[in-house]
Amino acid sequence: MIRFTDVSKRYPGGYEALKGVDFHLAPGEMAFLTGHSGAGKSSLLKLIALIERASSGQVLVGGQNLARVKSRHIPFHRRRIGIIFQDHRLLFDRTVFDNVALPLIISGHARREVERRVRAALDKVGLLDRARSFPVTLSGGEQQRVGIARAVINRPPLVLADEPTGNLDPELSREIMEIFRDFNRVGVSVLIASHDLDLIRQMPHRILRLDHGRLASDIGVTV
Ligand SMILES: Nc1ncnc2c1ncn2[C@@H]1O[C@H](COP(=O)(O)OP(=O)(O)OP(=O)(O)O)[C@@H](O)[C@H]1O
Repeated sequence: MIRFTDVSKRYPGGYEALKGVDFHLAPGEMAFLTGHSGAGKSSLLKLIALIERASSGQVLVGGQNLARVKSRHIPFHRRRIGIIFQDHRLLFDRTVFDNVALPLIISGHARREVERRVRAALDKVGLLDRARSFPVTLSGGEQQRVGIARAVINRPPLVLADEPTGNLDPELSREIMEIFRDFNRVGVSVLIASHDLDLIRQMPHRILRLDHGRLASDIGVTV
């Protein structure tokens, strides 16, 4: 699903955020990406989503060499990826339903299909009864779940999450991780950047650790 071959990322100004990174995430695999602040976790996810481009090396996503994706085709690339940020980026002047529906409306789905899929996605994250609420009336954990529902509404084969539990207490963090595991159980590939080692060590998934831009360790499935 994702293959990095000797990938480096140097930002304008010269800072090298990723250095010679090699790894492969198989279709249907779930893994965590960890490392100290500034280790390069977000940079790695940004390369996969084509928010940034690699300076050297090769990034393949779903068999496609991202160096060959033209700028005007980036939106199509992103539609195949569900991206979840720590600060969920919800629209606060729209209801929960409308926030989740947005990607479907943009891609031109019929109203009835939108209704059906939004309800299913909200049910999946346990928020069906909050569909008509505005995000400001929800807790941080609930807002994050709305962000997850929105990210997966297009049924992407790959989900990327950047510190999805950053502001949440341990109990809520575990609940969020369980939602990702549920997606993974139905075949979605999942890559989650997180510095919460206590939490991710409890999960039976591979852990990739970055250290100053290098892949320092890659610990496989333990269960
Ligand atoms: N657009 C940019 N321009 C220049 N340098 C950048 C840019 N984005 C990130 N960096 C630098 O690259 C390094 C890696 O940043 P990155 O955000 O990938 O790390 P991270 O592991 O996600 O950190 P954190 O856990 O703090 O979010 C940092 O030193 C950062 O300052």
